[in-house]
Amino acid sequence: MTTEQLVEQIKHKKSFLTVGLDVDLNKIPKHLLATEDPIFEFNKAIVDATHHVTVAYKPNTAFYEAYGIDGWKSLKKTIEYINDAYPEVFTIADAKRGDIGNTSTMYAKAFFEDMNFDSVTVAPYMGKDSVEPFLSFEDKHTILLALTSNQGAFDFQTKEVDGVTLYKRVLETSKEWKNSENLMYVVGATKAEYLGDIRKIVPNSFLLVPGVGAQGGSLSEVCKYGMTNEVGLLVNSSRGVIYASNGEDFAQAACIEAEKLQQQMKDIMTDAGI
Ligand SMILES: O=c1ccn([C@@H]2O[C@H](COP(=O)(O)O)[C@@H](O)[C@H]2O)c(=O)[nH]1
Repeated sequence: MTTEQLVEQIKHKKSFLTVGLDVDLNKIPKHLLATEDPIFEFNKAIVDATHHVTVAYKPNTAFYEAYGIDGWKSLKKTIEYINDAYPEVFTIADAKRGDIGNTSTMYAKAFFEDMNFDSVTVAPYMGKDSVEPFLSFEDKHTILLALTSNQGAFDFQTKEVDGVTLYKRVLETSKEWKNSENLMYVVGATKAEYLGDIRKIVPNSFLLVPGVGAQGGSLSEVCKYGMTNEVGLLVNSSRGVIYASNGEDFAQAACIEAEKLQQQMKDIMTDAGI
C-alpha cells in the first residue's frame, strides 16, 4: 500500500485508529476455545466488527509466536483474511526485528512476501545495514522504533550521546538511508510532550503511536503535538479495544470502543480542517 492510499483511507473514514490484535488465549471468551482455531475466530470477529472505523491492524507477533506453529498459522490466516476481505486496511507486523544485512533480508521477505504485511516494526540499533534491506521493498513500510512508550525508554533513548539525544540521532540518521521515504517511526503516546521536537526532525513522516487505552496515553495530547496536515499518525489501542468484554458480546463491545476512539479522532480532524 502506498502512503497516498493510507492517507486517502484516513480521510475517508475520518479515523487514524490502529487496532492491535494481541491475542491471549487466557483473555478471549471461553466459547471460542472450542473452535478449531480460536485465535483466528477471535481476530475475524474483531476485524469484522471494527474495520469501518479502523485504518490499520497491528498484530504483535509475540502473541502468536508464543503458541508455536499453531500461533504462526493463526497469524497467517488473520493477515490473509484482512487482505482479502478489507484490502484497503493497512497492516502492521509488530515484530521489532533487525539483524545483520542478509538476516534482515530474510526477515523482510518473511513479513513482506510470505505474510504480505504492508509494514513491519524494526529496531534501529544495529544501524543502517540492518534496516536498509527492509526499505528496499516497494510500497512496503518500515516502522523504526524511535521513542517507545515504556518506562525503559528513559534508559537509553533519551540519553545524550556526543551531545545528541539518542532517539533524535535515530531520526536524523535514518533520514539519510536509502529509500528513507519508506520509513515511519514508533513514538509512544505516553511521550506526547516529545512530539514537538520529533516533528522538527521528521515533519511529515507517519508515526505509529501505541500507548493510548491500557497504558494511559492521551489521544488529544498526541494530536496537539504530533498531527500534520495529512494527519501523519496511526494511533494504536490493543487491550482497550479487543478486551472490552470477554463475554459473547466481545466483538460488539470492541466495536463500541473503536467507534468511541474514531469519534474523538473525527472531531480532532474536523477542528483541524482535515
Ligand atoms: O513503544 C511501544 C512499541 C510497541 N508497543 C506495542 O503496542 C501494543 C500496545 O498495546 P496496548 O494493549 O494498547 O497497551 C502492544 O503490542 C505493545 O507491544 C507499545 O506498547 N509501545
